[in-house]
Amino acid sequence: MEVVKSFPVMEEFYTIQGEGSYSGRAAYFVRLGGCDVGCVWCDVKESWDAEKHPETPVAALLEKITATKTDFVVITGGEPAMYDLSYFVDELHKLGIEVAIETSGCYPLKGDIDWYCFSPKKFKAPVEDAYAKAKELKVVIFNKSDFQWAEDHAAKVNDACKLYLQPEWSKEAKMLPLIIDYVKENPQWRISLQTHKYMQIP
Ligand SMILES: C[S@@+](CC[C@H](N)C(=O)[O-])C[C@H]1O[C@@H](n2cnc3c(N)ncnc32)[C@H](O)[C@@H]1O
Ligand SMILES: Nc1nc2[nH]cc(C(=O)O)c2c(=O)[nH]1
Ligand code: SF4
Ligand SMILES: [Mg+2]
Repeated sequence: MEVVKSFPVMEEFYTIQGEGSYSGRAAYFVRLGGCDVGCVWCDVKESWDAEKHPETPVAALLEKITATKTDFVVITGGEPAMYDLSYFVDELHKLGIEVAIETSGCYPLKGDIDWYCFSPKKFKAPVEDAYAKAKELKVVIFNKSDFQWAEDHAAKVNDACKLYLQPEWSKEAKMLPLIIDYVKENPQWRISLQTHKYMQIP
C-alpha cells in the first residue's frame, strides 16, 4: 500500500483548542485542504478546493511542530478524513504527541488517531465507522430542528462518546439561549462554544 507522506495544507498554527472536550488546551492545528460536504454555514470555505493549497511533506510539518512545546496536534480541514493519515499520525506518536481529528465522519478514518471529534452534517451522510470511533459528538445548532437531528445521531454513537451542542457562530444570539434550556432539560449534553473566536486567536 502506498504510504502517504504529504498533504495539501491550507494553514498550520499553534493555538488553544477552542471547542469541545479539549477546549482550553494548547494545540498545534494542521488544516488540510479539500472538502466536498458543502455546509452552507462553514466558517472555512477557503479550505474546500484542495488544489488551492500547497502539497506539504509530513517532514516539513513535523519540523514546525517540534519547534513548539506542543504535546497535542489537531488535524482539521477541510475534511481531513479524505486522506490517509496513518504515516503522519505514527510519526507524531513516535514523538510522544497526542493526535486529535476534527471530522464530519463522511470518510472512513485511516490512521491511529487518539481523539475523534465527530461533527455530522445534514449536507452529506456520515459513514458507519464514525459512530463507532467517535470520542465526542459535536453537533452544530443552526436552527430548532437541529436538536432532534442531534438526538438521532446521539442514539447511534458508542456509549462512551461525549455529547456536545455547539451554536452556529452567526446564529449564536438566537440559538444559545435555546441550547442552554435544552442542556438543562437534557443534561447528558454539554455546550461547546467556539472560544477561540471570543479570544480572537486562530
Ligand atoms: C471547519 S470544520 C473542519 C473539520 C470537518 N470538516 C468538520 O466539519 O468536522 C471544524 C469544526 O468547525 C465546526 N464549524 C464549522 N463552521 C461553523 C460555524 N459557522 N459555527 C460553528 N461551528 C462551525 C464544524 O462543525 C467542525 O466541528
Ligand atoms: N482555536 C481553534 N480551535 C478549533 N477547534 C476546532 C477548529 C477547527 O476549525 O477545526 C478550531 C480552530 O480553527 N481554532
Ligand atoms: S464538513 Fe467541515 S470543512 Fe467541510 S464544509 Fe462542513 S464544516 Fe466546512
Ligand atoms: Mg475553526
